[in-house]
Amino acid sequence: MSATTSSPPDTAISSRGLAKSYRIATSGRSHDRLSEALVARVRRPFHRREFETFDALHDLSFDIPWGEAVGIVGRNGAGKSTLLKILTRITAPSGGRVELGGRVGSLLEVGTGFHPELTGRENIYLNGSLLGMGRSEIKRRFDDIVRFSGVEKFLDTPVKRYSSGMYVRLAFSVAAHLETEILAIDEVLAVGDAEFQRKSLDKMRDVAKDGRAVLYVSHQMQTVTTLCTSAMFLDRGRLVHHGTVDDVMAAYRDSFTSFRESQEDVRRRPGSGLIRFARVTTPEVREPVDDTVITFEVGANPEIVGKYFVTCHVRDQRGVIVTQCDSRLVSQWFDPSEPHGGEVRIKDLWLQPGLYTVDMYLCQAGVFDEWQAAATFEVLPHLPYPEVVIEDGIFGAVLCDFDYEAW
Ligand SMILES: Nc1ncnc2c1ncn2[C@@H]1O[C@H](COP(=O)(O)OP(=O)(O)OP(=O)(O)O)[C@@H](O)[C@H]1O
Repeated sequence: MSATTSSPPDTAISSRGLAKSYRIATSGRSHDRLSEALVARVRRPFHRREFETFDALHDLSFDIPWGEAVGIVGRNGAGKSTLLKILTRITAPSGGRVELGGRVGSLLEVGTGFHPELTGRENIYLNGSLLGMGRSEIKRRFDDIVRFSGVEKFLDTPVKRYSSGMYVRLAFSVAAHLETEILAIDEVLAVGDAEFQRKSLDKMRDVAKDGRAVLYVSHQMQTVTTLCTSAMFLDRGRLVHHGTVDDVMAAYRDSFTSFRESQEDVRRRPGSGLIRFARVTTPEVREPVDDTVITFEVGANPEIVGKYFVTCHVRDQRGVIVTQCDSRLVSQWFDPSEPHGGEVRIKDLWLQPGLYTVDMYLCQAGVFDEWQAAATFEVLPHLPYPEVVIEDGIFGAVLCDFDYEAW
């Protein structure tokens, strides 16, 4: 049950049966009646809290050779960050064993790795010494770190005053230039600007070419495809696929498709079902600056009294809602006695490259139909970004047009 450093000749990381469980406090068994709660209290007077175990990683076994840049993909909560935290010894595994063929430099979530009260300069030295480097060794790399990060002017400012972009630039630069044998990067890079992202991907590629090993967690399939030489797909804590980038990406895409297909069956969808969506579509592939256009068709039910409204959530791969629209905001209510076809058009919503899902809801006082992942689309990288025009200080206003036509 450990993460140890040894030096297997041709393996950077070797994992066998790796597992991680978290103990989560629950409020205890719930009681429907006050009398039940009182009886339980009398029977177990000193009982305070109950815990349950949650398995974030199950039985992960894999080998990563030197010179590989491995992309780690998976849905929200799949266990990607937990795996990186074990490899960087931020957290200990609860079972199994990992052998590391060298030191691990890392960039995990913003907020880990740097001491907020210390300046940029002090944090560079602190990180180096935590990796067992002497002062002169760190000094030799200092100028490269600072030049790459572009935060020269703020070197003597405590990092707690840095913007998230500055923080990530310096943290990445430290991790990449301290020349550890293994580099573990969580997708915080998405915080940086496009130019810095490109520079960082080039740097990671150089690290792998140099014969070291890179682990890169990302939701952006395109960057994994560009950077990585192999990939792993985690699904609910299990390693379901480890192989070529193309194979893993195909499996990852299929997982979205199978969830989407399961929701096409109306019996699996929440909601009263008094009225349901018949169809929801959106263009499958698009560029960051394109309008988001979702078309839908709704069936009819003359027995419903009163009108209904439509809402729509667009989620990124982490499950975070990046935008939502509600027909009530534009005073649109619909008559259920006849079928409807409509369109939701979201303008000026610039999206990061990646996969997105669209959830659609038909509601009145309650929900008639809740169709999760009713449609999915992929935003392709579009570099260089077009010039941004700022008019009267207003930038990127999100406009939402509900534009309905009867069938
Ligand atoms: N300290 C913790 N205590 C309890 N549960 C935790 C803890 N850290 C993570 N988890 C749970 O473990 C699971 C895996 O989390 P993890 O952050 O590794 O997933 P992830 O694949 O990195 O997700 P995301 O893409 O959202 O970053 C999640 O269900 C999460 O809620």
